[in-house]
Parts: sequence; C-alpha cells; structure tokens
Amino acid sequence: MTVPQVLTIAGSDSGGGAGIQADLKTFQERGVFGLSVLTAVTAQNTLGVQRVGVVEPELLSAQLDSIGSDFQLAAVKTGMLADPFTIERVVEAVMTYSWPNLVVDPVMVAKGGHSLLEQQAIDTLKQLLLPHSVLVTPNTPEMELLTGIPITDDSSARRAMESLLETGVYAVLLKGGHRKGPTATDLYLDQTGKEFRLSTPRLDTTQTHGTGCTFSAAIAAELAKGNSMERACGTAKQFIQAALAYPLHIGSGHGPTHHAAYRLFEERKEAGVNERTESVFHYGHSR
Ligand SMILES: Nc1ncnc2c1ncn2[C@@H]1O[C@H](COP(=O)(O)OP(=O)(O)O)[C@@H](O)[C@H]1O
Ligand SMILES: Cc1ncc(COP(=O)(O)OP(=O)(O)O)c(N)n1
Repeated sequence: MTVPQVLTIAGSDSGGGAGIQADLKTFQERGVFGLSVLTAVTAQNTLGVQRVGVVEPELLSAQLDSIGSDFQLAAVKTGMLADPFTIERVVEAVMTYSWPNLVVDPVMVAKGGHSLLEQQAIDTLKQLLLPHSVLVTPNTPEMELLTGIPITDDSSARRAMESLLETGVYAVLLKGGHRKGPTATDLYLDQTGKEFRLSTPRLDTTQTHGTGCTFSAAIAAELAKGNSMERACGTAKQFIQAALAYPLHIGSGHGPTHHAAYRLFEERKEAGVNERTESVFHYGHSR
C-alpha cells in the first residue's frame, strides 16, 4: 500500500493546537503520511506565546536534506518561517528537490499578538517563496501586510487578491476568519481567472487556536491525494468547520480546534446518525 507523503515546514507549538502539531494531526486525519521540518520551537499555550527559539541554520538545512534525499513528496505546506534565512533555505530545498503542491500559509502573528515572522522577512517571503507556491492562504491582516491594501469589504478584498496575483503568485485563498458578519467566507482567485467562495456559518467560539494551520494542512493533504484545488479547499473548509464546531475545551484561553471532529462525523453519518443537517454544517460553495 502506498500513501501520499506530505511535509510540513513550520514551528512547534508546545500547546499542540497550531504549528507542526496541528499539521501532523490533520495529515493523520486526512489519510496521508506526515513528515516535518522544524523551523522554530515556541513555548506556547492557549493563553499566548511565552518564548520563541529559531532552529539554527545548519540543523534546518540538515532536516530539509534528510527529507529531500529520501522521500517522494506529494505536497508541502509551510507555516511559521521565522526569518529571512529560513525562507531562503526553504526555497533552495523546494527548487533542489522539485517539491510539488507547495501551499504557503504566510504565518506572521499569533492570535495573541506575538510575532512569528520578522518584519523584514515579509519581502523575502513575497519575492522568493510565494512564486513557487500553488496556493497562498493569508488571513485578513496577513493579506494587508502582503499587499498594503486595507481590507474592509468584498471589493477591497478583491483588489488585494488581484494585486497579490500581479506579483506572480499563482493562486490565493483569502481566509475570512477575521472579518465580521454571519458567515466565515473564504475567497479564491487564481491566474487563470478561476474564482470561488467557501462559506459556512460563523461560529461564536473562543476555541480558535490553530485554525489557519489546520485549514492549510488539510488543503495540502487533499492536494496530495490528487484532488483538484477546488475540491481540496472545499474539503478543508468542512474539516475546519467541524473542528471549530465541536471544540475540546482544553486550556483556559483560546483552546485548540478538534482535529478528529470531521472524521467522527463521517463515521457517525455512516452509522446512520445524520447530524450534518445541523445548521453549523450549512456549507456553501459558489463560483
Ligand atoms: N468563528 C469562525 N467560524 C467559522 N469558521 C471560522 C471561524 N474563524 C475562522 N474560521 C475559518 O477558519 C479558517 C481559518 O481562518 P482564519 O481564522 O482567518 O485563519 P488564521 O488562523 O490564519 O487567522 C477559514 O476557513 C475561516 O473562514
Ligand atoms: C508555531 C506556531 N505556528 C503558527 C501559529 C499561528 O497559527 P494560526 O493557525 O494562525 O493560529 P493562531 O495563532 O492565530 O491561533 C502559531 N500560533 N504557532
């Protein structure tokens, strides 16, 4: 039996809800074999980030080369990349090993406000890494930093997406978690002019730690299995909705999402329990 091998290049979250830990849990849930390259170690919990240590350059390079010299990757996702050197080394590895299906989650700031990417690394990310990606998945503040365009409504969101594509990015999925309104709507646009929107009811929850990591990891896993971009994003949207709708209430702050929730739903559905009629699952997908 062969299983798609998927690499996450990201930081460790000791709290287990974001970063490498969220990615590997998501990969396991979506039936792909997860590999990891650590860029940084964070001392972090549901209350915030207490400390960050970046992995030294030689050790970062050694991890990338260990993966590149042995595994046949079907997809790669990046999360916390910390600084310009880390980004440069990741780009070298992507080119040396011709890694396919690169999904870039341009992680910049944790929800509690702690910086996870040096300010001067934003240009390096744009110029060197994004052109190699099949998809970049910014949240609203990240999109504003990448483009300099304030996002206040759908038309400014559209302008920002077009502006990012003009820099050579192939496709962007602008996440709607930070916007207001009754739905959490994510907008997709690519160089071919293809566009779609993914929409679910906005859940009133504080248990949102690691949503972006989990979502982009699910997209990478679905691409690795050979699904189209549209289908991969659609499945990932339903995966994160389930993970948000049935939280575990771990820790005393912004708790992690529930990575097993989508699978547990599918299993209960197969057993004849039809909970997906619940309003939290009114998933909308339009073009
Ligand atoms: N309260 C919410 N209810 C439903 N979906 C949400 C909610 N918050 C975020 N999402 C969804 O989770 C995914 C991650 O988005 P977001 O939270 O914006 O990313 P990040 O963690 O990078 O800030 C997106 O699909 C977004 O629409
Ligand atoms: C190690 C690490 N990587 C990434 C993040 C940010 O994750 P995200 O999914 O954006 O979730 P929040 O931090 O916004 O809850 C992180 N916190 N730690």
